[in-house]
Order: sequence, then structure tokens, then C-alpha cells
Amino acid sequence: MWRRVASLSSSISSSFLAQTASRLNTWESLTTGIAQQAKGVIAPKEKTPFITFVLGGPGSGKGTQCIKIVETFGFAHLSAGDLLRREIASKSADGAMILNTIKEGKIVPSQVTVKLIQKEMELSDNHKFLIDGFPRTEENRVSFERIIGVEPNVVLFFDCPEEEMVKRVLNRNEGRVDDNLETIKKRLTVFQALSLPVINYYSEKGKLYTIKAIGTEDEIFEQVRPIFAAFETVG
Ligand SMILES: Nc1ncnc2c1ncn2[C@@H]1O[C@H](COP(=O)(O)OP(=O)(O)O)[C@@H](O)[C@H]1O
Ligand SMILES: O=c1ccn([C@@H]2O[C@H](COP(=O)(O)OP(=O)(O)O)[C@@H](O)[C@H]2O)c(=O)[nH]1
Ligand SMILES: [Mg+2]
Repeated sequence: MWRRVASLSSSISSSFLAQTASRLNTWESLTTGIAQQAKGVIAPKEKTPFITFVLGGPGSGKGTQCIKIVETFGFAHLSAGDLLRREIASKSADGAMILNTIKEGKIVPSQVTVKLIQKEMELSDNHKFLIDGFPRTEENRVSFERIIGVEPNVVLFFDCPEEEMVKRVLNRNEGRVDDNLETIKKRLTVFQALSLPVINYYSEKGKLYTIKAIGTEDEIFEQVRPIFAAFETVG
């Protein structure tokens, strides 16, 4: 079949072919655009995004409280750690590098994490996002602002004593490669050295809400609730 088409095309003038090819290209980009718009990939979102960063050390209760915030205030929950673990599970090109980084308690290169977050944001119908466990470094923060082009509206900091965080992580029981004493110590050092500067940055910008992350899950949520309730009434 390809031979017949090839011999036919040789008898058609090259300018006709060029015009047809150009029309086809235009159509292809149009239809791709329509398909992407239908999936919400390109179409501008109707509402400006409302972004909350959820920060705190390992085991401070970020994920637990995010579930409650989603239930009560209807946010989309994007856990950076979960997105990275999904990459490992899908055996993507970056999977092995991400696994080693997580095992070492270190931070995955910003571009990798920001791209995963960006993809999830684009695919979501929601405009309210809880970004859990990110940014963990100043470089993460700058990279998000540069690639996504927006700043968070709210930054939550779950402030929890180290010994409580260690106890919780060791009891977490999710089979995670980083929930062991050796990796937890490294993660706590990384948190102090690299993540606290991000928290201080948002404190200076007046965007930080510090939650005392000890007590029952419900007690802690009663500190979180009024923060979002205030934004709901504003609009
Ligand atoms: N207020 C709390 N008191 C006791 N344990 C908690 C509390 N909040 C969460 N946990 C437990 O601690 C562990 C770590 O919580 P998680 O939400 O995964 O923290 P993070 O996402 O900050 O690492 C989980 O096993 C969770 O069930
Ligand atoms: O933006 C991120 C978020 C997570 N991680 C890695 O993923 C691990 C687990 O992150 P997660 O937020 O799931 O841990 P948590 O704080 O909830 O225990 C971290 O220690 C890092 O190694 C990362 O590199 N960049
Ligand atoms: Mg978590």
C-alpha cells in the first residue's frame, strides 16, 4: 500500500503536497487543541487558583489533617510524597533516582516534583489546592513560583516536637522505605536545615499559620478550621 501512495504522490506537484501538508498540520493542531481543551488541559480555568502549602516535619500530621480539610472545605489534595511514590511504582525514568533520594531522606530535584504537581493541577477540575509536603527547600519554593507562576494564599505549618514525630513515624505502618529510625534522623536534619527557612520566609510574608500539632486529630483540626472558614466568608 505504501508503495502505491508513494508512486501516486510522485505525480502530484510538490506545491500541492506542501499546501495539503500544511492544511493537515493546521487541522491536527486544531483538533489536538480541542481535545486538550475538552480535557481541561489548555482551557483557562474559570477561577484563579487558591493554593495552600501544608508544611511540617515528618510525622507532624500533614496528611491526616489534609484529609479533614478536603472533607470540610472541598480542596484537591496533592501530596508531593504520594506523587513521587507513584512515579517509583510506575517504574518511570526517574523512579530509581526518586527511590534512592527518599531512602536517604534527601530532597528530589525541584523540577521533577514541580512537574508532577503541575500535571495534577492541570488535570484537576478543582481550583482549591492543598499541596502537602512541598516546598521542602527554598529551591523548591522558587522553582514552583517560576514554573507555576503563582504564590500560595495560605501556608500551614504543623509544629510538632521531634520525639512525637519520631514516635508517630515509627508507628505509621504503611510499609514506607523511609519510616525507619536511621532515615527519620536524616529527614529531621534536612527539615531543620532546608525546610525551616521556607517556613520563615512565609512567616515574614504574613502568610504562615502555625498549628500546635499535638493532641487528638480532632483537637488539631479545630485550630485548622477557622483559618479556612475565614477565607470562605471572604469569598
Ligand atoms: N494528632 C495525632 N496524634 C497521634 N497520631 C497522629 C496524629 N495525627 C496523625 N497521627 C498519626 O501519625 C502518623 C503520621 O501522620 P501523617 O498524617 O502521615 O503525617 P505526615 O504526613 O506529616 O508525615 C500516622 O500514622 C497518623 O495516623
Ligand atoms: O517535595 C517533596 C516531597 C517529598 N520528597 C521526598 O519524599 C519523602 C517523603 O515525603 P512525604 O511528604 O510523603 O513525607 P511525610 O512528611 O508526609 O512523612 C521526603 O522525605 C523526601 O525524600 C521530596 O523530595 N520532595
Ligand atoms: Mg505525609
